[in-house]
Amino acid sequence: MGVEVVVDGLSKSFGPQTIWRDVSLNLPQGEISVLLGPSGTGKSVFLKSLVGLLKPDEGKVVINGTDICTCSEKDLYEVRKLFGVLFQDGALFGSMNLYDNIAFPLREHTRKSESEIRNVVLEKMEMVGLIGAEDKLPGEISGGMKKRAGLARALVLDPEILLFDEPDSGLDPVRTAVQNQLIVDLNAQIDATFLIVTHDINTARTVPDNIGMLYRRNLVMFGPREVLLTSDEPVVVQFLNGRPDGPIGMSEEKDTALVEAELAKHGRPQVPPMMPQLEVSPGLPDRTAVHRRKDRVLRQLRSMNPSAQEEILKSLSSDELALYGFKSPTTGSWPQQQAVPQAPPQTAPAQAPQPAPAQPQQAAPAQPQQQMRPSPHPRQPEEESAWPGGLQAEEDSAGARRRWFGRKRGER
Ligand SMILES: Nc1ncnc2c1ncn2[C@@H]1O[C@H](COP(=O)(O)OP(=O)(O)OP(=O)(O)O)[C@@H](O)[C@H]1O
Repeated sequence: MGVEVVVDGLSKSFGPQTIWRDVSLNLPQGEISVLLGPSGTGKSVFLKSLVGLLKPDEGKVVINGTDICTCSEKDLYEVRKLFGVLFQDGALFGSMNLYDNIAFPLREHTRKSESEIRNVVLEKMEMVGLIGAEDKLPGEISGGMKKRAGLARALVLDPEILLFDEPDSGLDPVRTAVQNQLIVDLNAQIDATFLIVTHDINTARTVPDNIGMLYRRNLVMFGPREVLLTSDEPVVVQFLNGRPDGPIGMSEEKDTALVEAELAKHGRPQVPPMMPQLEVSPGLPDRTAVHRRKDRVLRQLRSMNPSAQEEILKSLSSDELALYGFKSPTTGSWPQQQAVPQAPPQTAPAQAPQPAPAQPQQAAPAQPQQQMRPSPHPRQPEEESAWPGGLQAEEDSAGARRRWFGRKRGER
């Protein structure tokens, strides 16, 4: 199962150029998160910082209890083994065929025999739909195949965290859609924590469980897809809808007078309806992260905007609504006061409509503290296990805002 990545107060500059500052977010274990942002906002720098290829100036990146920003080289080497990275062009060795490219990390970093290596390589090539292309050289295949070969290579060491740097760059819309389905299917199969940097709006709307956005050297938001996709924050609406009018201009930040003139002419842009998230292909296992996420998101429901709450509640079956303490909808409308469950579902494991998530009593104590950003008022584990109402009901609004929208400058 994937591991959680906790990013706390991360800042990075190159000389006088601040790339981003005070970035805090948690990548929940096994979930798919997407990082968006205009060109040059430092998304690739962020990925490299997560894997320890770049050293941030301040802050922590904690993985399995190790802060990779301050740990020893030896510990960093161990933590890096948890990562698989898919670079934009697949980063394949041009002189090696696909089989040898994919086998490379196994030959370098393990003591597996050639027959064991063969089994792993063929298994991963099958997962990404490349069986039969073992002997091809990178120069003989399409960009999409190169990316899939890079993905197979990223998978051979069974990563618990998989980073994708613009996996859809240079792909046509159909291949992008096929690749998105592959990403969701892979997540179901390996249950690793995924972070995808992308510019593709369709990918952002349909693939992730969580979305974050970098803009003007800050993380403007990070949270469940429902929060970002229903947000009326101007930069988020503009970016997620690919609109020319809004605060983002050719050089990232537009002249304020121009933004105001656009607003006067077009009005505030409408937030379009949410697109459904891609489901796993038939015949594959369910994504267990979806079940874990349900518990996590429902605990935090109250800190979200009403539209996001509505979308989350709409995604629950009537069995789940009952299980989590909500009334079943009869009219299709969702009174907000129902958005707070009244009591923990004591009998959850036995009555769960789906296997993995429906164990709030078990799931909540597992890592509740780690799912949250550090709070000035940390709670004790025993308090947090009192799912579902207590956690959020007690949370101060500043804590809730920090969790979804990042910290304000200077705020700790
Ligand atoms: N090693 C480095 N040394 C100095 N500056 C760097 C280095 N790496 C990146 N930068 C600068 O950091 C900024 C952010 O770059 P980055 O590639 O992370 O942006 P991005 O958001 O991924 O952009 P895009 O969406 O266009 O790929 C750029 O101005 C870039 O020139």
